[in-house]
Amino acid sequence: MNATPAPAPSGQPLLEVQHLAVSFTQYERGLRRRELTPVTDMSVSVNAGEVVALVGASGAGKSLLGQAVLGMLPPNATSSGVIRWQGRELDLAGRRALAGREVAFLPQSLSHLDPTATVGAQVRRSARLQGASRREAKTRALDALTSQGLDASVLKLYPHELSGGMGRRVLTACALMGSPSLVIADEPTPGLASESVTAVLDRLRGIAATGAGVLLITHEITGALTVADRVVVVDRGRSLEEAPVSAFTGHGVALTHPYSRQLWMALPGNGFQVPADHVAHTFHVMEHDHAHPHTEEQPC
Ligand SMILES: Nc1ncnc2c1ncn2[C@@H]1O[C@H](COP(=O)(O)OP(=O)(O)OP(=O)(O)O)[C@@H](O)[C@H]1O
Ligand code: NI
Repeated sequence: MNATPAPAPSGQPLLEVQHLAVSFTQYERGLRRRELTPVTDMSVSVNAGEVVALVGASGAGKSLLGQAVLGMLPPNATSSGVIRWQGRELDLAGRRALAGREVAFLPQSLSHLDPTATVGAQVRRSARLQGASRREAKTRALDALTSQGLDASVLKLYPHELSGGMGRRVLTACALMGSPSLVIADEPTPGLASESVTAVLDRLRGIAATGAGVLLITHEITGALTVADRVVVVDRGRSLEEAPVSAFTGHGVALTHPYSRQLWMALPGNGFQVPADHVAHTFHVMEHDHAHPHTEEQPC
């Protein structure tokens, strides 16, 4: 199942994130300034041809990492650390230029759909970002929707007219059209039936098999282990350990960080050995919305 990663053409990882930190400035009543730093030190790299899973509890800062890579952090956020694409360090403009072109982003939240534009307009916009002509964009939009099991009738619908499942399919259609070098999939399987989860994960594995890199952001460690080559465990804003999938076996003795072992042993198949500390209350599923600014320059 875990294909040997093909080396990147340049011999460099496709994506390298080193020591990322993300802070927010908030103003409380009386205009008191408060600084929050939910991401303090996260590092991850993805090579061509491999699936890397970024796993950790809700609120650990996984989505913020994905957003930072694509220059999509909220306006009140500041970040530090180094983000390299094929060995080249990227500034904010460089990160934004990746989105929807070389890097496909499958966002966690349906709020990434533009509420003011029809599905057709949004999927065509994604196709245009990838260089399709106006005419080609029409065909490619319909093809992408069809590949997600949707038909031409959704083209005229607005996001509020879609069910949750349809919305996810539209996001997937936008993200996975074209042939991106890297796919960042942020919780692509929430609330899906198990056969649909398998289909989505198989699709990501298939994308890696074509030579692209995949960063799978998830708290579903069991699913991640079925498709990933490597797993990066994060907790409260830090990456703690990078381990091959083979380390997640038995009692997890091959895992070096106690938290990774706790995550592994807390899975149902491993007897729910939930330790007394924070895993029990932090490792839960939480639906939330990530606010997201829409611009003409960004896909769905
Ligand atoms: N716009 C924001 N303003 C202030 N704090 C924020 C903002 N967005 C995120 N945060 C903080 O950053 C933390 C990490 O958020 P993030 O969405 O990256 O977590 P996550 O690991 O993706 O969690 P989940 O599994 O629930 O999606 C949140 O708990 C929240 O406290
Ligand atoms: Ni998230």
